[in-house]
Amino acid sequence: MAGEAPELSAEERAGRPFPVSWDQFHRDCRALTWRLNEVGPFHAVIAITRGGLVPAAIVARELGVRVIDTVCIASYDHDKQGDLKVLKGISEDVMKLGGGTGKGLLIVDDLVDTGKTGKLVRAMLPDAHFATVYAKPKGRPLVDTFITEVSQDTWIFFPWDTALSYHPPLRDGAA
Ligand SMILES: O=P(O)(O)OC[C@H]1O[C@H](OP(=O)(O)OP(=O)(O)O)[C@H](O)[C@@H]1O
Ligand SMILES: O=c1[nH]c(=O)c2nc[nH]c2[nH]1
Ligand SMILES: [Mg+2]
Repeated sequence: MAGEAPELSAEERAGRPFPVSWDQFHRDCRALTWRLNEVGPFHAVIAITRGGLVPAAIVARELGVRVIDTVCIASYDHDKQGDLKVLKGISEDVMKLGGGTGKGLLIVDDLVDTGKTGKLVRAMLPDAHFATVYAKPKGRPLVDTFITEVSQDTWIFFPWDTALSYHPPLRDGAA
């Protein structure tokens, strides 16, 4: 409509795109596990769903941990963050394994951005170790171990959220 601002693409709204392939993600998860192996052993892995499920599976496999729990939190509608909703908490069994405070437990997520999700889970398990594959500066202080830091204006595109598509040549104006 005349006078209205043009609609922005997801990439324009979210700043610089940082696409991650399955191969790259697997390599980064393995690198994360190398670091975690120095910190453990861990009684259980807790994945922050849904994004934490994929790294948690890889990390748990590499560390030989077979007790895996989830804490289910929703906040983003694509790149817009709303109120955080805890849809499922940590199970009683796993809480007991961590002595009620999370000692010896490993929390895994794909990334920290603003840190709001991580802060909420840390409050549930203050003594747990919190690991993410990627970290943006605002959330970084909350994480104990991560692999790659990206700038705050970067949007990470994960392989489970994306698909291969045609990209126009540079000479036709592609970025
Ligand atoms: O540091 P924050 O600003 O809180 O953002 C980080 C969280 O956002 C994403 O999850 P999302 O809420 O999009 O849900 P999903 O994992 O189900 O995709 C991501 O997987 C982290 O859990
Ligand atoms: O796919 C995603 N990429 C991101 O950079 C991000 N930040 C918060 N939530 C996110 N989800
Ligand atoms: Mg998530």
